[in-house]
Amino acid sequence: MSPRARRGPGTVRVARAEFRYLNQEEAQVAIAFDWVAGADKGLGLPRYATPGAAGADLRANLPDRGEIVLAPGARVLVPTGLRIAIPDGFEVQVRPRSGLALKHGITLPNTPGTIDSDYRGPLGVIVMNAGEADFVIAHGDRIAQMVVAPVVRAVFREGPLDETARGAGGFGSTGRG
Ligand SMILES: O=c1ccn([C@H]2C[C@H](O)[C@@H](COP(=O)(O)OP(=O)(O)OP(=O)(O)O)O2)c(=O)[nH]1
Repeated sequence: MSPRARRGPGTVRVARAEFRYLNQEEAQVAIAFDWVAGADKGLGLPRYATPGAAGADLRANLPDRGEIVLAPGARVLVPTGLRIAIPDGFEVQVRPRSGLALKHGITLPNTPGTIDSDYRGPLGVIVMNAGEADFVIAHGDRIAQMVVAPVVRAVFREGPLDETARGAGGFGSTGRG
């Protein structure tokens, strides 16, 4: 049955991905979280800040409930206190927050960080200070955002490459402007 033909709540498999249908209009991917031992559960699960937000904010969940002072140029793995189970056929991308990037030069050196659907370890965020001043990450701060995305897996083969008009042209071959 196609997703559109479905009327009530339930689940349907589309290719390799399982969607949970809450109603006819709204399809959502169900993602399970669990807490790392000792994590502060009071910080809650990631949340979408607005109805149209693509990313849900991830918070620093620091074992000592303290803070991290990140010097200019330094980077650190910030724990979120979360473990995650992403359905087969999806990934989670961990991305910087634009406000922190603009105001403080805070970025993620591996952006977008890739969370694999079969990963069950602690979810961490690699935060880098590309600004000029120390940056303080306090327990509970929203340090990054996670975006759920579908994954297309390919079959790789060795074989002849088809011809194209572009051919080997690249790296600015079409000029500027
Ligand atoms: O920002 C990130 C990036 C990755 N991971 C976790 C989830 C991911 O599934 C796993 C492996 O990530 P990746 O494949 O990018 O790392 P790798 O350096 O290739 O290591 P591995 O050999 O373990 O795959 O690490 C995070 O918690 N945060």
